[in-house]
Amino acid sequence: MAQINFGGTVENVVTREEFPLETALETLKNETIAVIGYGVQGPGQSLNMRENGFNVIVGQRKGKTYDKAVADGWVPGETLFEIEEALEKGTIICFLLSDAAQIELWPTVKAALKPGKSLYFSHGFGVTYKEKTGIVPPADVDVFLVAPKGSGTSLRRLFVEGKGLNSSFAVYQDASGNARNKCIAMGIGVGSGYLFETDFYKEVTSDLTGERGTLMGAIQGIFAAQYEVLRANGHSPSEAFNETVEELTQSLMPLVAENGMDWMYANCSTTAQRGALDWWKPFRDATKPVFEQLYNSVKTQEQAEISITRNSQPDYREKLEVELAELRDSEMWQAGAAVRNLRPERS
Ligand SMILES: NC(=O)C1=CN([C@@H]2O[C@H](COP(=O)(O)OP(=O)(O)OC[C@H]3O[C@@H](n4cnc5c(N)ncnc54)[C@H](O)[C@@H]3O)[C@@H](O)[C@H]2O)C=CC1
Ligand SMILES: CC(=O)[C@](C)(O)C(=O)O
Ligand SMILES: [Mg+2]
Ligand SMILES: [Mg+2]
Repeated sequence: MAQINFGGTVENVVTREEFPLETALETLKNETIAVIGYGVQGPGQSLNMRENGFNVIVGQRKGKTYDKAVADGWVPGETLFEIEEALEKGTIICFLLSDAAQIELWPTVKAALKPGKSLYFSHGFGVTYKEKTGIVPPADVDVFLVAPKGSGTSLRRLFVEGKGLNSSFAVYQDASGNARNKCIAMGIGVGSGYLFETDFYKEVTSDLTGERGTLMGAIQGIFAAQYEVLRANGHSPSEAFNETVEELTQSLMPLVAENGMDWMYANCSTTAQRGALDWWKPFRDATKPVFEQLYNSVKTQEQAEISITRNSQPDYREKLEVELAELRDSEMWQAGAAVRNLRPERS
């Protein structure tokens, strides 16, 4: 395992150089990998593994998503099955239903987990919150996770482009004595660029914080706040949207991704640099208490509780659609749709 210095802290990282695809294929050559669920992670992981040469099948209940799997080349009765049949055939069970749905299906999955099989997650949720989920794996199976740090859509896109999203990995239970190798092999198989080590608790805690925070929740909140102030002061929607979102996603974030924040700053005007250097700390100080509140709410399992109860409601999908429509129909994101349509590559 490579020892990499991350800003002063040395951590274990697995790269594709030290654990090449051939090693991964050799490690899992006798396994049938059953991907249960074909939502967002299911397609990304199963298609990447299939193209990497692994023995993969998909288990998905009938309906629109099953049809999508057929359209993606999974063959009913050969590589695509009802969930129960895939659970029967699989030796590594990839539990890729939504975290709330995993609770409902757990008794079925548990019944199929014969000694020697492996249980694979892409989140520490089910096992960490076992008092709430009831997910307690039998002692004679390996249990591990590979959590791609990004949407399954990006996992797939980057793989197709010959790149790789990075993932964390963790072993929860090593019954076979080989769980760690299997876990890393899966991580390479699903198309990870590299893998960094964690445990189930840390994975779920950081993940829930990140998606509620800077990755999704906080970013929308900050966008909305700035957009509203610009609009209240007479700026047009196009100006407000461009100065709040479009410039960030199209111009500045790609520079941050390429070479860091300081480099992005260095490529902006001295006027911008002066202002950004003066203002980042007040923004940090204003939002830090909210992040502390958020982390605490994750730590006390309040966020897990909310997620389970809300996601388990029968009308959850309809309610979700209403909330997403509220974002979509807001002036800011309507302006965004118009701005996106004006991008030269779209016209
Ligand atoms: N969405 C993402 O890109 C990411 C997800 N993860 C984790 O990966 C796992 C899978 O998440 P997603 O791909 O987002 O799930 P999803 O919500 O997109 O997929 C759900 C799948 O489960 C099926 N399903 C839902 N309820 C069911 C039920 N009661 N019985 C049988 N099937 C049912 C659906 O048909 C669908 O195929 C979760 O643990 C999640 O936290 C991790 C990283 C990113
Ligand atoms: C894409 C990802 O990693 C998230 C945001 O944590 C998730 O979809 O749960
Ligand atoms: Mg995540
Ligand atoms: Mg997440």
